[in-house]
Amino acid sequence: MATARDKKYKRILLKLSGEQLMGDEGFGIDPKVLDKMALEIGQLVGIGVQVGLVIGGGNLFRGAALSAAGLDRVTGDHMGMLATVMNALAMRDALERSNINCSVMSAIPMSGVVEHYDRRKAIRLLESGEVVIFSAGTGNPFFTTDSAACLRGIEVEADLVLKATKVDGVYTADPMKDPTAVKYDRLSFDEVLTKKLGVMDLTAICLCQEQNLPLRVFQMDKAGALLNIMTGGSEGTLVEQSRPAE
Ligand SMILES: Nc1ncnc2c1ncn2[C@@H]1O[C@H](COP(=O)(O)OP(=O)(O)O)[C@@H](O)[C@H]1O
Ligand SMILES: O=c1ccn([C@@H]2O[C@H](COP(=O)(O)OP(=O)(O)O)[C@@H](O)[C@H]2O)c(=O)[nH]1
Repeated sequence: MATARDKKYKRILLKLSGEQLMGDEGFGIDPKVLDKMALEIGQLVGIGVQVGLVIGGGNLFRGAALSAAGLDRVTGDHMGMLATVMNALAMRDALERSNINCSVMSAIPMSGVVEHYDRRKAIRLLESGEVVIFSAGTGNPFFTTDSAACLRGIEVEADLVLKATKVDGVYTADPMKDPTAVKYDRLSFDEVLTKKLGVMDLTAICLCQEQNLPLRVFQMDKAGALLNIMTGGSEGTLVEQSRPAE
């Protein structure tokens, strides 16, 4: 069993997509999925890893999709950001039911519901062992929660950003569309940008590159994958400043 001595990272920022919360349903939140995630996150807390969380809102609303359906884009993005707050509340509930201390902060002030994002307070909470969920993305339209995850990861001085996704890493092409796509174990930020590998938006990649914050893309569905990464396992794909010679 992994112990605190085995952990390779002190503080991480984990990005979960909203779609992951809906399980097999087409929309909304599946409490069973939340409980499974809480269990995985609890394992990290158990070995003393400080966990910041950013959750997307794609299971409820996405600004671009609302805009394509005729809504004003900025209004749609505001709805998308509010959706991330709902997901954050549901995740806090699941974590607390598993006896994991958790706070939710929002980039958009929402007095009486969640506290406003405060970087110094977030760091203090992380240091005390609480999971901190950063909701409402960056607080600005035209951004994504992938960018919010990298931004908050940089701000709270995380050692690693983890993007949990449906596929088990970064491939030469979208593996959902191209069955011949080949998975990378490691990549440099430059390679992701020049090859336009679409697993994460480019703003997010640029932020991590500029601030030299490594990023790992992995499959959340795989039980134990998160804990394995924390103890040095090579799940998914690691993206960092330069790829060592193979
Ligand atoms: N080169 C690539 N490598 C891996 N995944 C890719 C790539 N290009 C596109 N994708 C797609 O990007 C998706 C991840 O992006 P995102 O929209 O954030 O989805 P998710 O909801 O899984 O987080 C993957 O599920 C995959 O289908
Ligand atoms: O900083 C941000 C983060 C998110 N969003 C909006 O919130 C939606 C949900 O976030 P995202 O699409 O990143 O969620 P995910 O795909 O990870 O579930 C986005 O589509 C945007 O409309 C935004 O406007 N600014």
